[in-house]
Amino acid sequence: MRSPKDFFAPLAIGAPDPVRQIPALPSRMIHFFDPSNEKMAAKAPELAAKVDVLLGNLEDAVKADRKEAARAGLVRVARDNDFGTTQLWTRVNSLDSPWVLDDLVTLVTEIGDKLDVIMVPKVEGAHDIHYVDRLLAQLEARAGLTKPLLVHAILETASGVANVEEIAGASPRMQGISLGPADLAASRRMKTTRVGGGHPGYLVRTDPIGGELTEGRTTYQQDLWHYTVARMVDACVLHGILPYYGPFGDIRDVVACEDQFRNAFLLGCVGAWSLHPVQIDIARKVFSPAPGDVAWARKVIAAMGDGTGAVLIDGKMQDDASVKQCRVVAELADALAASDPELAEAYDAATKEALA
Ligand SMILES: CC(=O)SCCNC(=O)CCNC(=O)[C@H](O)C(C)(C)COP(=O)(O)OP(=O)(O)OC[C@H]1O[C@@H](n2cnc3c(N)ncnc32)[C@H](O)[C@@H]1OP(=O)(O)O
Ligand SMILES: CC(=O)C(=O)O
Ligand SMILES: [Mg+2]
Repeated sequence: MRSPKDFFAPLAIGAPDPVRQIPALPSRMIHFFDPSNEKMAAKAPELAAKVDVLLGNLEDAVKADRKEAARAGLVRVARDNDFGTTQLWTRVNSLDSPWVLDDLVTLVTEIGDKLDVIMVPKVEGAHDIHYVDRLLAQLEARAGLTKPLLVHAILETASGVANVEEIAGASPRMQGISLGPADLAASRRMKTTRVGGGHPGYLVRTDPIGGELTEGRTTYQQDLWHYTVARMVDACVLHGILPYYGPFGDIRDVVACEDQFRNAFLLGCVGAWSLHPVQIDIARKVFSPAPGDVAWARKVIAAMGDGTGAVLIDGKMQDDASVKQCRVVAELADALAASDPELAEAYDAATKEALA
């Protein structure tokens, strides 16, 4: 383990100083596109105007014989465009693959000044982050970069989940963690065949009444991902980084996608992945607090003054702990509204009504 005194020292001579705080920039949707697909890559500027994060994916979902084309496509997209406040991320190939070394060397050298975050798949423990951390520092120094690249880990192995706290705290570069339900299911030998979402067989059933075993017993489907998301959120908060739900593979089922995203939002996640344009607005809606909730939060904050003591508002007791929750919602709303005039207007209109 590195000494806390050395934690914020660059890992290579000439590399930029590590960041001391992870910027809480809007990242409600991390939109995946395949840079080897010329049609998709051509849409990058149009997509960038609609999303918080645009991510050029080089790993799974890119065919093995298109890996070089995807890497070169991402370099082209980054060089040919200025995406303004939209962040540009990439997901590189896994650390045991034949492509990852060239991914990192090429991307940092060619477009290191354009990239914000590098997503690393199948992270098993802190040792994987340490490897990437040092290599990035060497490449940044050689490329003369002045801003350090941040690292995002995908939680998609049983070992990664067991080590999630050490992964979250492995480097000052750690920006966040996403749940990777598809690979995680395979790694855990779960008997599912889906990319995220629930399963009708994972349920609880009400007790039998009067000895009747088969009739009148309601079942409730349970969330397969509750434990992992909750654990990931705690690990991220512990280390001051950001948690995300990952992909929802049933593109057609926009209703269940919204539910899965909302579960993650309510548990503390700041965003999710969008795999298809239809999921962009779902993520925007879910990961922006609802105007009614923002209005309520602002009303409680206004009524609570210095935030101590107890008051009754609309029949509900408020004290220090509830005002803290309200501040989380109100601060997120303010941060998102700062770059979204439509959202700002909706929040202000709902607040005016609530305070009238
Ligand atoms: C488990 C994991 O690792 S998840 C992460 C890895 N997976 C991915 O990144 C997948 C990303 N998404 C995709 O590749 C695609 O959405 C697919 C293959 C799932 C479906 O693509 P299609 O069969 O083309 O879907 P569909 O016909 O509905 O597409 C409609 C339009 O949206 C476009 N489109 C689809 N997905 C995307 C995307 N992610 N970004 C930009 N445009 C897209 C299509 O090119 C098509 O454009 P067109 O109307 O100009 O022809
Ligand atoms: C997100 C991802 O890579 C997975 O679910 O496997
Ligand atoms: Mg995966």
